[in-house]
Amino acid sequence: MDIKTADLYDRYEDALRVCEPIFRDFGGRVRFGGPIVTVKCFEDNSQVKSTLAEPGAGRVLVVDAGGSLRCAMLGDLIAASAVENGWAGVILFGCIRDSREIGEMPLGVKALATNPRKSQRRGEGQRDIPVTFAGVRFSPGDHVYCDEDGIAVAAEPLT
Ligand SMILES: O=C([O-])CC(=O)C(=O)O
Repeated sequence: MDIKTADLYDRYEDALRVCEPIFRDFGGRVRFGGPIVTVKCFEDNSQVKSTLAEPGAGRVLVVDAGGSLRCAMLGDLIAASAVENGWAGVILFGCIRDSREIGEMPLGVKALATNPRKSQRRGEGQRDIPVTFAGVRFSPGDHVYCDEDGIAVAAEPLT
């Protein structure tokens, strides 16, 4: 994807929701985007792991992890499975770990911070529901656009 969010904003201001700038880039790809799939979970990454084990088909997984800074919801093994399965990226309202390895992967990863502590895996969490964080509502099937400047979300694909 080579669309700049600033250019998109100038063209489609009314159609775009723009996230508050609270994310850092951790993936080897900074410009990424696509249709979204959502997961809502808290300090339990079961749904993140199982979703990224499915075919991604260029989609972006949006994870509302409640903004927890206490543990990592994504590490190098799950990120590698996302790459292998064709996901374009992950937007995570929470933390990752194995940031050096993830930084070398052809995957977009925007998250809040890093934490070496892993999360629980008890099978908790919800999939395919609207989630809201960073001032933006993400609904399944929305399209997201990410680059060095931030994250923009639209109900339809934009060009
Ligand atoms: O397994 C986890 O919970 C997270 C992790 O470290 C990985 O994906 O490698």
